[in-house]
Amino acid sequence: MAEPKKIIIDTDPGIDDAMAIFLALRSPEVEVIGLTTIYGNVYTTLATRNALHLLEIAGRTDIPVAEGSHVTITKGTKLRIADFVHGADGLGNQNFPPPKAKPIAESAAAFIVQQANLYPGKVTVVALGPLTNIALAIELDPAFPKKIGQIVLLGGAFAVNGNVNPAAEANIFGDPDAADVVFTSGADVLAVGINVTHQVVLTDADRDKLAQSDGKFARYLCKILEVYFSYHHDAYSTRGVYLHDPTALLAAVNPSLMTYTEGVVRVQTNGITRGLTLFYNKQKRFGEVTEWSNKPTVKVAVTVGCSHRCEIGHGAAYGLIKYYDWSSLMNGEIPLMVVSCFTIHMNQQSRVAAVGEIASVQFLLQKSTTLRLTLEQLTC
Ligand SMILES: O=c1[nH]cnc2c1ncn2[C@@H]1O[C@H](CO)[C@@H](O)[C@H]1O
Repeated sequence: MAEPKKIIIDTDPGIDDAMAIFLALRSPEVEVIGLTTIYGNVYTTLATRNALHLLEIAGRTDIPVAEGSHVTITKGTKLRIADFVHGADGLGNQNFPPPKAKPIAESAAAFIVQQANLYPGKVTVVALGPLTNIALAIELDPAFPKKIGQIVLLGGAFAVNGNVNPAAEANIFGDPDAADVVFTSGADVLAVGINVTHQVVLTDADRDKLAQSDGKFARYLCKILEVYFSYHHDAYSTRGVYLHDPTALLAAVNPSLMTYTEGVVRVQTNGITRGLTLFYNKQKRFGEVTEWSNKPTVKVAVTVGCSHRCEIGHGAAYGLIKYYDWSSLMNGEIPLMVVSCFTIHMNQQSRVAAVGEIASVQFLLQKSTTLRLTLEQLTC
């Protein structure tokens, strides 16, 4: 197997952050070389505490945690914190005991720059919160965009409504100025917006399956997921939750799981559409210079699944994909054609690297069947 991809997860844990972090720690394709923290779902101090706590739960206190910014890139202190989505403690109101470990001395931005210099072109930053730390890294070292391997970010609502308001998605809304810096930095940026993460749902039924597992992660996640489910039931009337952060993480693990388009993204930084991500597809040559002219392009995910080059079925099949039939979705239903929330390896070893460690062979067979069915649907 190829050398695992080095990733730094910039995170604001966060229930779906916890899932993404566990998923990363259970995926042999990636090596988590650090967590960096940011405000968003909780304030930064609590994000650091939760990051340390999650590593403790996973038995991975060897991984360093670097604390990130407490303010936006423009030094704004009026932050929008989504505790109504994740609970006051960010982890489903479980009031876990404080972690024993402490963050390292370096700031998140300094740590990210340092690692990019240590392994030029080899580090992927998976940014799961507002993009302040990444923009600060670019400020610290203008060569950073060319030294970082890739920035996979969860953010934006491309051609769909946001989740903060009709214009803006939460992570971009959290620091639109930082987001605009990152999108126009010239780094290899891959953005996964809620237009795609809303395709990936953990249903009530999936959670029931998770609850049957004795796995350490499964038991932990079932506890913290309660609050996240009730928020989604109330806010969206869905019988399940959106897996925003795990989906972005999977894009970093295996980009071939999604289909992308490429163009220039600018972010609206003020007014009623503050936080809006506007993608220019480069199809029209405008007669005048625009705010999108001569800016570097980025990759933007347009859907889970891909029509031709899908690696699913080559021995390692990645789950966590639920594929909506968009025509039925228009009727207000949520018809899930694909159900699999786990990274499933369909080789002889019957190994499951699962978010929730639902690792019985029986389950594996069941899921593989679903996945094969799904593949046909995805590739037709
Ligand atoms: O309705 C919401 N408001 C604010 N934040 C949200 C909402 N739903 C999910 N998230 C959080 O923001 C990111 C995706 O935009 C995810 O990290 C998710 O946990």
